[in-house]
Amino acid sequence: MNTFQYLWRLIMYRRLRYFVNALAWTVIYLAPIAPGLITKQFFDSLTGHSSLGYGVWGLIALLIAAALGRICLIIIGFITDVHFRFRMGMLLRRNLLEHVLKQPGAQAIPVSPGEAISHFRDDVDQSEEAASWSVDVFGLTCFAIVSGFILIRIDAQMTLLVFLPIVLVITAAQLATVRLQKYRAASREATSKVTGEISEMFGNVQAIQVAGAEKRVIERFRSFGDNRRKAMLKDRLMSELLDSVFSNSVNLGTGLILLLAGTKMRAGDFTVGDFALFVYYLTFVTQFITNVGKFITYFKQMSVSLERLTLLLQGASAKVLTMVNSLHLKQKGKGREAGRKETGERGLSVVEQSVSGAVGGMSRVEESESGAKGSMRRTEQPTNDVQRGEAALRRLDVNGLSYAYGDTGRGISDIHFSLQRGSFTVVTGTIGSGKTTLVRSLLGLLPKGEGTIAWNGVPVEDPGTFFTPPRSAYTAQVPRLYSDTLRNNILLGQAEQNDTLREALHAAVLEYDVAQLPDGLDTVIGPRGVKLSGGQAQRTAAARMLVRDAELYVFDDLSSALDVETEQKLWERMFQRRRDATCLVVSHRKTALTRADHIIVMKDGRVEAEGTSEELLKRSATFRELWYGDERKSE
Ligand SMILES: Nc1ncnc2c1ncn2[C@@H]1O[C@H](COP(=O)(O)OP(=O)(O)OP(=O)(O)O)[C@@H](O)[C@H]1O
Repeated sequence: MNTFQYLWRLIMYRRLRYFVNALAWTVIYLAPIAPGLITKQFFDSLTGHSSLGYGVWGLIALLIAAALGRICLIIIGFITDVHFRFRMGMLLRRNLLEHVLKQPGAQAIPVSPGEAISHFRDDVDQSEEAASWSVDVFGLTCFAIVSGFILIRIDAQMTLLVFLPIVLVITAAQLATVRLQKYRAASREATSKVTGEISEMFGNVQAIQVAGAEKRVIERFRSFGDNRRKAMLKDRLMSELLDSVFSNSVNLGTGLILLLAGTKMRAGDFTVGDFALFVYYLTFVTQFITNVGKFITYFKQMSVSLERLTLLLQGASAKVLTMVNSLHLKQKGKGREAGRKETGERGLSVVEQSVSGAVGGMSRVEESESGAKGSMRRTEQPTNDVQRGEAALRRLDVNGLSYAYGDTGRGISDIHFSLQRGSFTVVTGTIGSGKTTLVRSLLGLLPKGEGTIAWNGVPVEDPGTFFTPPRSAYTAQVPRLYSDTLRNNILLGQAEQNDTLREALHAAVLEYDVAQLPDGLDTVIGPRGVKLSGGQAQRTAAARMLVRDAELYVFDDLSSALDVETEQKLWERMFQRRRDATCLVVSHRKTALTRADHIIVMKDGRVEAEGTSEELLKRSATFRELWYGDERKSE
């Protein structure tokens, strides 16, 4: 999709609003024609040349009326413009966010969160700007044609002599906007680097302090800030320079009119009113050229924005950005409060999907393109088929699962295994052997690689949407916690039912910790859960998983921050609660390995050996190393 098509699709999204906006602004830009003509009559009436019989006060009244009329029109124009712009921006942000949330959890955005925020904010604003200015260009062109026609009828030679040099000066200045565009792109880039760095710093305060890297981090931040300052300065200087050329060209034009009009007036071919009309229209003609230039600049910047926004789509078509979608601006039927509540809940279910890396989504309800008419389309209904018993896990088969990271080429290759209902399977192996990649590929948290996955013998086409509660729940190696209460971190928008939360806390061995917290479950745990210990954070993530009943539980190295006794309790309680739970657990700890029905030993992205711990102790050197290594650690 090229920039023009992008602009066109944005306009077409709300074509009626665009048309009304264009109409409003065309009238606004044409409006000065009238005061120009009244001004001419006013000055002509002073010298006795006026053909209208309104008198001076009549003409002043007309001028005031024209000014008031224009003010009203401008207010209407701003209202139509804001409505149109808002919808365009919302559509872009909505579609972008929806696309990001649908991406495999582990690779949802290809840039840092700060940079992604900068794309969401600045590049969408830039796109809005270009679409909005296209309206002005149309209105101003209409004004230029009508005023040009009037002026040429008064004095064609004068019109050409005055306006041609101005057109040339401004066009030359416009060419310089290529440079401005370059500076603007550089300043945008520098700004997104600064935003990205801020989010990285805030996200890693602890790591920075532990490494004593405060000074180095600040220096790095300062260098980004310096780059941004330089880029912004160039951008600003160039913008101001061009603006001054544009505004001074009016003075230049007035001077030219004065020079030429003097001679013509002496000869009686040119009235004072004609002079006033030329000067009056001059400002608007200059504005026309300036604004056309601005639009061209915005259009070029829109290309840069389109490129940057497409980057976030990670290979998907840019058409995703302008896909027709409802913005849910109107609440039907219910009162305003009820509507707000409803939106809030829907918001939470989206958040939940976004962290489906951690817990998976609830049933996903999407409004179809005809959403405006209220038809709803369900894309995922895991609850129903599990409740009907059709999706109760009997057996999960993984065949030839492979995934390679684009940049390093590392990952996993040709993995085969099966999980039986109620089994406890442990994936173990050396550091970097591919354990996390294996579970992420299985759960669709990484883009689809090779191989097949079958749930009760039925192939799973889209693991990302399939492996969600109540089919499967997952705890990542590094739990993602939010600056909210412990309760909200566990429930993530799910309604609190009977004893489920209490049971999940007990199963995750978290009940004692909750009792110690100042506000219990209502304690706010700080950004990324910094107010919790590593073990508490991991058990919170486990409780989050256990509060959603699932057929398959996947734990990625849950036990790394737990002591042996707590881990033991956790497994015991989990099986007390759900005897038939099927578990896939990444671990190198004996507590998990001794409990395992089946162990998969990974090495260099492949399965090196598998079997029970007794078998593997005899057969696998890697396994022995892990086993005795763990023993040494616990001594
Ligand atoms: N996002 C990524 N991009 C590129 N390469 C990656 C990425 N994540 C992991 N890798 C590489 O893939 C290989 C497997 O990594 P993975 O995280 O699956 O190992 P692991 O066995 O879970 O390690 P650990 O025990 O440290 O958690 C490693 O060589 C790692 O360097």
